[in-house]
Amino acid sequence: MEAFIRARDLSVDFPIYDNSHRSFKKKVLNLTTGGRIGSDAGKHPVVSALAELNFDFSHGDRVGLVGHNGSGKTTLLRVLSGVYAPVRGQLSVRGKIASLLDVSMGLDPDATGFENIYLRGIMDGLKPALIRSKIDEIADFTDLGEYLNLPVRTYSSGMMLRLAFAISTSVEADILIMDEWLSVGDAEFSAKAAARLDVLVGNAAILVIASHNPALIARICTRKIHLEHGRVLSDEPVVPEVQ
Ligand SMILES: Nc1ncnc2c1ncn2[C@@H]1O[C@H](COP(=O)(O)OP(=O)(O)OP(=O)(O)O)[C@@H](O)[C@H]1O
Repeated sequence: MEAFIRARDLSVDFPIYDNSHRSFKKKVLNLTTGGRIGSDAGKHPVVSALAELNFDFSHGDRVGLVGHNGSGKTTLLRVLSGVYAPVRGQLSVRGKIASLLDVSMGLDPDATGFENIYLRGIMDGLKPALIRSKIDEIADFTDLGEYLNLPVRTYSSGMMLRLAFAISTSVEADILIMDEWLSVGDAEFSAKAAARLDVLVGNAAILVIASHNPALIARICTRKIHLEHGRVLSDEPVVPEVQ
């Protein structure tokens, strides 16, 4: 099965229900950041976060999304992850998607580390036997030892991120969605985490990552899409750097 993502005239608007919308529109019209401001049929201001995007991502594509603040990168990643539905246009996806947009989301603070690993597996639709087979690997990776038997609310923020990262990166996915390169933990853990991410990215058929870091895009991407005010400004191959 070849993974793909196909968008046709894909658009996302955010209506803004605000009494002071007239002055609001005037103030934001001249900004260089953000999506374009228009208005809907009821004359409410609407931010056009993504406007009529057309693209095809296919097996092997490593797509870097770049663009100014508010150009639509995160909105596009959320649409691809299924968090937002397009307001107009079509999105077709073939392949299992793993989204690393908010790795801590869904952790239950009152459940132990082990229970959270199990719960996330259930939420991801994995069979209990498969989850059990993954638990040891995930637990080992976190280096949290006995803490995994304690409720997550007793963890430091770094410990919580270790657990969330280890769980979220234990998936097998055809399509990987990321907002910037995930960096978690102290120096030692973050080196381990980078190596784990490299493997995950290497195994994914398609990667879509938004980043403000040109060196990262040059290192891991094969294609760069530049968004501006929710539209595609350019879509070009990334030429590998000569060492
Ligand atoms: N939930 C929301 N409600 C209203 N407007 C939104 C919402 N989310 C995003 N927007 C608007 O949509 C536009 C695109 O935002 P988005 O977060 O996709 O940009 P971005 O390219 O990821 O920016 P950054 O580089 O700052 O992360 C912006 O104008 C933003 O104000």
